[in-house]
Amino acid sequence: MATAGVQVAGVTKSFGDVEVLHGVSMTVPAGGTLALLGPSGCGKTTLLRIIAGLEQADAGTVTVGHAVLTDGRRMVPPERRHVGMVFQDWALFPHLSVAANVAYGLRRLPGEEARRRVADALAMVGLSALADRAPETLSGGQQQRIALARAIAPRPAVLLLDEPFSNLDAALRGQVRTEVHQLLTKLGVTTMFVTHDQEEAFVLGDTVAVVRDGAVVQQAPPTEVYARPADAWVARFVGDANLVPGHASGLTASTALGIVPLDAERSGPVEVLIRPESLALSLDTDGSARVELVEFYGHDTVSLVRVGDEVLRVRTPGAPLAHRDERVRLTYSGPSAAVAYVRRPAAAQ
Ligand SMILES: Nc1ncnc2c1ncn2[C@@H]1O[C@H](COP(=O)(O)OP(=O)(O)OP(=O)(O)O)[C@@H](O)[C@H]1O
Repeated sequence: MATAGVQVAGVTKSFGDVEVLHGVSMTVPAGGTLALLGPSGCGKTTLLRIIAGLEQADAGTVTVGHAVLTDGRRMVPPERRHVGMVFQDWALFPHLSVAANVAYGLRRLPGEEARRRVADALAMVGLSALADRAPETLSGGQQQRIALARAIAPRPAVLLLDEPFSNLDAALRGQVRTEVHQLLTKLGVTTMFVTHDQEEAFVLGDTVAVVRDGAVVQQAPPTEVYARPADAWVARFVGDANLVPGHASGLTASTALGIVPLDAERSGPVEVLIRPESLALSLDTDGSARVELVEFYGHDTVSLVRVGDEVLRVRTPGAPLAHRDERVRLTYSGPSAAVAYVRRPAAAQ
């Protein structure tokens, strides 16, 4: 089947008395890759399982292409959805060979066609030479590729991946992520994947849906989520964020760093989002800021710098520009206008 877009509209789901999804809506265009990003327990896996047909929604609809898979009345069974799923633990059958695992979803096809599909899927993930092996004799990265091959062999309209890299150790993750990225690009199949890792969401997703407590708080391309997070919580969740208190008046805010330009008119107390790489640091014996801690990462350095009552994270390329206790000058260095969030009195937060 040709790949197709996915539309989720107003999906709610409770387990017992607890509502874990509160009217979730999102759209993935045909061929797009959407990352469902959120902290543990926010309902990401439940949503994926509803799309796969493994869980019934209480309300709302799931549409793939023109086919309504779930609504108030009907629920198309998983095997008739044209949806491929890769589970968090890969769920491979240990007693079956690699090829037999991949053939599992093709039982209704004639033998010759099924064999051809298995060969195609294994070639696609680069495992043709290992077709007769048992999965447990292969590495974690290879096992993940078997699970992917099994999901793509029936040529699904949509691919769903649940925390695709969580079973791999840190050393393998980056490499396997790049391999999967290349594969998804080659396949061009609509993909939705669940992750709690911001980096994973940004690298693989052409759109990111940030989920918090069973609701989508923002759906946008990664660059937009990073530059213009919907609120201060999202700002912190998707990267290092300084939320600098200030007082806004129109298109500027006065802060401990001086006047910062704002991207929208505000008035009164605000928190101005300033990413660590948006601050410039220079040695200045008369500077009002002081370095409290230096962390050197090789490609860049993060310094904790005290300015008045605030301690800000500052990221500068390469080796440290200043050492602990040195006085420095800190200036806002862009983007041309910063995002600011209205600061509510503590009691209202
Ligand atoms: N079958 C179930 N019965 C009861 N509660 C459930 C069931 N499945 C999930 N939950 C609860 O629903 C909430 C959302 O779980 P879900 O697995 O969807 O979250 P998640 O964002 O994918 O988290 P994680 O990354 O930890 O898997 C959690 O509080 C979880 O305990």
